[in-house]
Amino acid sequence: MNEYDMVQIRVPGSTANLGPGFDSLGVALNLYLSLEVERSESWEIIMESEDLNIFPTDESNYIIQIALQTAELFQKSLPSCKVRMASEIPLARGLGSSAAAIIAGIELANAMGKLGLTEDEKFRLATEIEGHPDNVGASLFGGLVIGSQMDDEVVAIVEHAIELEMIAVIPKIELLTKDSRNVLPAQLSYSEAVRAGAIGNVLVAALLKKDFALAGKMMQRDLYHQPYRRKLVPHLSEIEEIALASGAFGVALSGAGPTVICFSEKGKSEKLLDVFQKWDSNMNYRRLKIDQEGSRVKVQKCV
Ligand SMILES: Nc1ncnc2c1ncn2[C@@H]1O[C@H](COP(=O)(O)OP(=O)(O)OP(=O)(O)O)[C@@H](O)[C@H]1O
Ligand SMILES: N[C@@H](CCO)C(=O)O
Repeated sequence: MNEYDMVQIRVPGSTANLGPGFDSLGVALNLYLSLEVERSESWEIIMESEDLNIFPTDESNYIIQIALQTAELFQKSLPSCKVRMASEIPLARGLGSSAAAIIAGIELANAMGKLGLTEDEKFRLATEIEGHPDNVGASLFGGLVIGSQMDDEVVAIVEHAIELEMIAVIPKIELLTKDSRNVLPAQLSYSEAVRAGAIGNVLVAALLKKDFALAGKMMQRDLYHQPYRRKLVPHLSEIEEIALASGAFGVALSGAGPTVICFSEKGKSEKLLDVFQKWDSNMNYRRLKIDQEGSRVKVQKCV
């Protein structure tokens, strides 16, 4: 009987920015993009989640394109594969679906093309493709990621010792990152940049020291992106008010929006979810935890 390898790839979604950590902070979430990959005569993608049915089922699929480009970059060729794909990450809602897709493509190339990439190589490549390290860092490493990209140097600190709960308030409409980035100013004044940086510094320090009340206060003071994006997400102010009055310590636009993410300490999110469910039945709600594992690849021998 012939034995063959089945590669299972699981990549978490993420929330980026946490307010003032624009393009730098990411937190991995327990919402997953999953792939099962095996060699086949031609590329064939089988979608196992309804949301994914809008995407191509051949090698023009974004994830396969990322995989083929990755293999080419390292002068390797990829065998064609059959890929079963499922996702719990809502698309274009600010929960890192594109970053998870990029990491999945890189992991697919690494496993099927035997590239032997280091975590740093995967991170640098994913950051180059996505344009910023926040979501891809969280999807790759799990936990809280504090990253920076300058020219071709990408660095990150990863913290796995923070446990938080979150309620994601997810509108039914999509907001593409490129549209949400179009409303941002081309420049900030020197004094505003200094203030914005200081607020971000205090946010990171407060999170690492587990001073969550201070972290939440800093989330409200973001000067980088939320003031400009508020007009695209009119629900943000009301959600902030409700969440802060009902036990959340902080509220932020998740990535580029439109999802709003409400942070609470461990064991305190159930009440928050109750309050929201009574508030607006037109939103979707997810009670989430931090994924501490990041992207995971398993090879299974099949007969
Ligand atoms: N599983 C997937 N397969 C193919 N393409 C995908 C997949 N997941 C995401 N994408 C692509 O990424 C796009 C969404 O990316 P976008 O950056 O706008 O939002 P997001 O990543 O969900 O949110 P954010 O970047 O704010 O966290 C989709 O419209 C699609 O083009
Ligand atoms: N930092 C990015 C995350 C979404 O890709 C943004 O806010 O535009």
